[in-house]
Amino acid sequence: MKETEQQPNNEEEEKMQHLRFKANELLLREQWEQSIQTYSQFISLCQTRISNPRIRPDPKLQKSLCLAFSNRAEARSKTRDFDRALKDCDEALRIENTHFKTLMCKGKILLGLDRYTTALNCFKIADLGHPSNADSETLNGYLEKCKKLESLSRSGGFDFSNWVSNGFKGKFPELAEYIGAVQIKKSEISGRGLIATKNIDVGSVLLVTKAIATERGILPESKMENLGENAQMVMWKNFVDKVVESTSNCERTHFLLSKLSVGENEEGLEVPDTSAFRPEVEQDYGFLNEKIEVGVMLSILDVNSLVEETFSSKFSGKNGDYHGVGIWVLASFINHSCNPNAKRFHIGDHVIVHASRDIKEGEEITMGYFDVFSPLKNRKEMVKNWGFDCHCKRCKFEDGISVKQEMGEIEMGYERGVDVGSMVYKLEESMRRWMVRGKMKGYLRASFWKVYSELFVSEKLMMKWGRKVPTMEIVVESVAEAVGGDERVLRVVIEGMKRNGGGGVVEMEKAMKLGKGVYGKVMKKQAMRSLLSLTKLGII
Ligand SMILES: C[S@@+](CC[C@H](N)C(=O)[O-])C[C@H]1O[C@@H](n2cnc3c(N)ncnc32)[C@H](O)[C@@H]1O
Repeated sequence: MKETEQQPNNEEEEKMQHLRFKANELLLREQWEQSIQTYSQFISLCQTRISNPRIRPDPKLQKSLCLAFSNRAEARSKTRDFDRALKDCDEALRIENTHFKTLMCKGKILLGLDRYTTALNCFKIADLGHPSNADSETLNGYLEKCKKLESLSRSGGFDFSNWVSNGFKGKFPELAEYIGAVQIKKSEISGRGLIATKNIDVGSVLLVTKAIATERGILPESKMENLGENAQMVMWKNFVDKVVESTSNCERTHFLLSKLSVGENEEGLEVPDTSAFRPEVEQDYGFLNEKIEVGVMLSILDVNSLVEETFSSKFSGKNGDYHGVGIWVLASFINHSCNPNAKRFHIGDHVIVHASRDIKEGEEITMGYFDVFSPLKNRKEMVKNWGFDCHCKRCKFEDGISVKQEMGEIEMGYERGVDVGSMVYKLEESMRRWMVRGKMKGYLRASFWKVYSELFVSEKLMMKWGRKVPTMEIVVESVAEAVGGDERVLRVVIEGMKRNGGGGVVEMEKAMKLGKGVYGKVMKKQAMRSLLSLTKLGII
């Protein structure tokens, strides 16, 4: 031994041993926070010892340090502190670059963060040198899952057929984050929006995004002692807490959330690079030290959170009292329009947005933030609740026409519930006189869809008015072209087919196309048929 070399003293040795045992025990008992603290103490002592040039390098100590980083990574991942967990994994791998346990831990964290390619690399390296006692079935499972999700996130080739054909029972279909032919750009409606980068067919998936946070629960309708309101407040508070936790634990989430609108002065907002929303893209978020202020955070959530619609909760077999709220960053760039071209539905924590009608390159992707199958007056009230004035084409057109006397009479009739046949007739006649053409007809028919649908499903009324008004097929086509697919329109079509003994091939093809607009073309024909029959039965 060199003269200058020191021997570690026994007291220090014992302290380190003790910390290591204690940390391991806490980890086994799933006391994550305490085990993180204890590993940190052990790591700090280890590092001091290793960095002391007067102590002989000890390979055993290096091994213990590697394991401590690895275990602390595991504990941190359990507390959802993914950034720091990944840093710990990297520290461990710096000491031993094929450390199996660390590679597995890192791979699982990356997979959870939807970084499939990097996760796959970890599992591949783990596979190369896995110890003989390792659980190779689990490892193979992860390898397969990463490969599948990576391919889905590249191709967008989602297929929910089996799940749909099984009546939405069993495990949710596997979903990967996906960005289709869309890009964030300046919007003509307001601020930034998502714009189509090529022509898109009805039903094509535009994006699949996992929520930053969601909160779900039962919200009773009861007005008694404000039960419903209180439950709503509790749900919102839990949701906000979850978002705050996610943003403080993850620099990326914090960065992405900070790009969202607070609903004011949108014209001056920066247009972020769409690729920043791809989980795989690595960025340096170090410069972003400033925390989002609480007030700003609340406004961001107010403006951008989405409520899971009833259709999705039925998908999950839940009843009408069941509600969910969440925030999906990329979907937050989609502006509202009363003539939307996209629809969303939720599966688990993912939102899937698809084209509800054909979309042209350069067209803005829009969704209905609320029910757009209602007259201008009702939509204006709903948009007021959202805190903005709607700048969409349909509102501009209907605003212009609302001054006509007949329009006022039709609206009054709608509110009073007068004979639906005469209302449809009056509207169609007025449109003819005003020379309303193309999509504009679809806009007005969608506004008064309720009366059109009542007329089309009533055999008695159709006997009286059938010859004086356009056919159901003509109306449906114009509505779907103008406002996109909708379950209610589909239901009327299916009712019609049922009355005609099931409809022919052409009718079925048309219903399938409408179905694609409503549910997306992520299903094989057979699964779409089962969906149509569930729609027919009013189950969804
Ligand atoms: C979820 S954000 C949509 C993206 C937003 N335009 C941006 O730049 O981040 C919702 C906000 O966009 C604006 N917005 C959305 N649809 C609109 C519309 N049809 N007319 C006017 N403003 C709209 C409103 O300010 C609304 O609060």
